[in-house]
Amino acid sequence: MTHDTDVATGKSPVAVLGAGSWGTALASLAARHGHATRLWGRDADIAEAINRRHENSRYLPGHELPDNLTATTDMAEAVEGAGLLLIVVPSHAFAEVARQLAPLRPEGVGVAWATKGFEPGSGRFLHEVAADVFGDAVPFAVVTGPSFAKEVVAGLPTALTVHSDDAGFAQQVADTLHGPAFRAYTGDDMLGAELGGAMKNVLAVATGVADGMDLGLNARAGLITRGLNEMLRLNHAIGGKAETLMGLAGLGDLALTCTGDLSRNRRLGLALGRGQSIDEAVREIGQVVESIQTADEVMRQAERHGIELPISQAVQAVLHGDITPGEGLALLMAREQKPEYPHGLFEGR
Ligand SMILES: NC(=O)C1=CN([C@@H]2O[C@H](COP(=O)(O)OP(=O)(O)OC[C@H]3O[C@@H](n4cnc5c(N)ncnc54)[C@H](OP(=O)(O)O)[C@@H]3O)[C@@H](O)[C@H]2O)C=CC1
Ligand SMILES: O=C(CO)COP(=O)(O)O
Repeated sequence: MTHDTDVATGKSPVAVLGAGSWGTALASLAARHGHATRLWGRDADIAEAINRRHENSRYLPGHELPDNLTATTDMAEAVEGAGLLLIVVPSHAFAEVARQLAPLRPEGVGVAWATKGFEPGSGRFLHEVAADVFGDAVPFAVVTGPSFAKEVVAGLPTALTVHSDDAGFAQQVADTLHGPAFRAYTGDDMLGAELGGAMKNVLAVATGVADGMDLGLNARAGLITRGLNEMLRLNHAIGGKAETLMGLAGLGDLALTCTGDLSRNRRLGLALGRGQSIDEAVREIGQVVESIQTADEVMRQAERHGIELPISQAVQAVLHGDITPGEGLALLMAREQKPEYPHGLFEGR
């Protein structure tokens, strides 16, 4: 390996690619755990604010960042000597940033990402995009689970999970993030982990819409449970493990995002349910709202596997303006009556 190790701490530097709210929060976590951490972003003003004032004033205002976290707009500088590379840009920028990173990657160093979603347009899973860009021999890992950036940067207790085909690399990533206020678990199901992180964003829009329409707490709990069912069905079809979706990467993140008002996907749903336009809602949120593209890619996957996902489909139609939230509700309520599990818990259409 060609990465550096700090003689005093024995810890290697970490490079985080993506200086939005989640990239900054994860970089701050690694830095707090003793890793000299370099954050790459494309905005020079943000990099300067982090270096001079230890604050990402655009994405996480009011939170003081550690001194050993520095920022740069030069990706080569961020990556040089790093022992871990962590991509944290929105899914639409994942392939572009991975392609920029590939020629700069120090030899033998693995690539992890905390992006949630698919490659827009192709619907490819991000581990497929990564294998295409970096080659099959590079260790990959996905970092996912219920984790609002604002709570992590504030040091509030959080648990998430790191999935990889390479157990040693999953452990390295988990060790970097694990600390007094942060539990990092490991697993070996990248497929299920990526699916859970992507689908929960779409389902959070559904509960947001229902809450925005004041449909009550029964409706919210029904949507979360039947939403989990949609995740399990598609996961079974694509070959992910059911336990992944019953854990932090699935149920955990679904519960957080469907109920927590810090969620941007839930806030989009709330706005739509109250009659706001999608453009207005996205402008007010002012950050990435992954469900807008993910809904199409989830439905593309569902069609490919012949799986029915009524809630996700209704969200997609509302996001496209094909139906109103009220029409979406009417469609879901008018579906035929049937057994809760016609084909068992983890199967069926
Ligand atoms: N925020 C959270 O709590 C969590 C987020 N995530 C996931 O992390 C990912 C990133 O989200 P998050 O940080 O919250 O998003 P934000 O909206 O907070 O920030 C997005 C960041 O991505 C940068 N970016 C956008 N396009 C490009 C590009 N083409 N090249 C380089 N940088 C780009 C933006 O740069 P610029 O400012 O220049 O536009 C900005 O720094 C998403 O997939 C999200 O689902 C996962 C768990 C928690
Ligand atoms: O993924 C998240 C929490 O785990 C963040 O959710 P939002 O993107 O909806 O804000």
